[in-house]
Amino acid sequence: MVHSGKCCDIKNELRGKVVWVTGASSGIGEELTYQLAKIGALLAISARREDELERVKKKCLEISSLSEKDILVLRLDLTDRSSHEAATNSVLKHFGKIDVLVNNGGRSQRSLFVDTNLDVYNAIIELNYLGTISLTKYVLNHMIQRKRGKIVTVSSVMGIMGAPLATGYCASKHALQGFFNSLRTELTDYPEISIINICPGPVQSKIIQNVFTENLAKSLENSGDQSHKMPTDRCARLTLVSTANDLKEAWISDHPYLAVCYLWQYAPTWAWWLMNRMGKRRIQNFKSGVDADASYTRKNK
Ligand SMILES: NC(=O)c1ccc[n+]([C@@H]2O[C@H](COP(=O)([O-])OP(=O)(O)OC[C@H]3O[C@@H](n4cnc5c(N)ncnc54)[C@H](O)[C@@H]3O)[C@@H](O)[C@H]2O)c1
Repeated sequence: MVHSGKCCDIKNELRGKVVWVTGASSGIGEELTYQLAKIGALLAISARREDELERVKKKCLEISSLSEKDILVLRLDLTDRSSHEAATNSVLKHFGKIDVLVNNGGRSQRSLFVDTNLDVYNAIIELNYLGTISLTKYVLNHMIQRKRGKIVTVSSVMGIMGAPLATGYCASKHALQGFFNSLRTELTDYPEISIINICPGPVQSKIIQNVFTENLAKSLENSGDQSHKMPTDRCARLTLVSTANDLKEAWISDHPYLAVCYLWQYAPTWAWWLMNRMGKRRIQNFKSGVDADASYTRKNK
């Protein structure tokens, strides 16, 4: 984590703030929404399925002291870029401001490049990269007018390292890293606007059920057991700590992925050597029907 200065309490920092979370209907975004509700943030929650968002809202109202008007359900398709300005205006009309945008919605990939149709690469970039920066553009205009705000983007350790079965996903997350690290340098006149990149390793969520495969029409037959991954609530909690403290980049991961991140950053030759071994295993795991990251040591049954 890159940080200087004193540590802020997430409740003090985020209570009463207007936070817009994309991809709030499942996984990390859903859990972030619950934790934000509990600390008293005002919420705009977005994804494509309104009924799922209503379910999330209902639970927020049960577990927090927020009231009906404190949570705005806003259907949003990140790939429908022509709708992003109106969506931003809807949040502003409801709450009058946006303090924090959490760019969380996205999809991963499980397929080898040699097998994968180029349409899949187009779709991944449209969603994870262009959809994210499109929404950011409208929200940032508002933050620049106010001279304050936080843009939190859920990137990935795959935005730092490379891995087999995820060439398009890694490319989209590297694109986000490059984009937001550059955007930050364009905002030096706005010291109260923070650009925060969150890089989780494997986390329990619906990401594997929802992955892109080698063609757009095909979904993954068997997502495998996900219990070895970081619990969703831990990832969400550390994301909020990073947000409250304006960390420029946070790696939120268990080993061995965290160790690989460090190697990739500081000793890439070793990282490439290690990834050649882990990567082979990743492909074997995937082909044998267990989660690609199920284990890099044990033999598959
Ligand atoms: N779970 C992991 O292991 C992991 C690791 C690193 C990064 N991430 C990132 O975390 C973020 C959240 O993923 P998750 O793990 O919670 O997966 P998930 O599949 O459980 O949730 C993804 C969310 O994105 C939404 N979404 C998908 N396509 C959308 C679209 N076109 N428009 C609007 N919303 C859309 C889904 O509806 C859902 O709410 C993603 O950006 C993902 O890349 C996840």
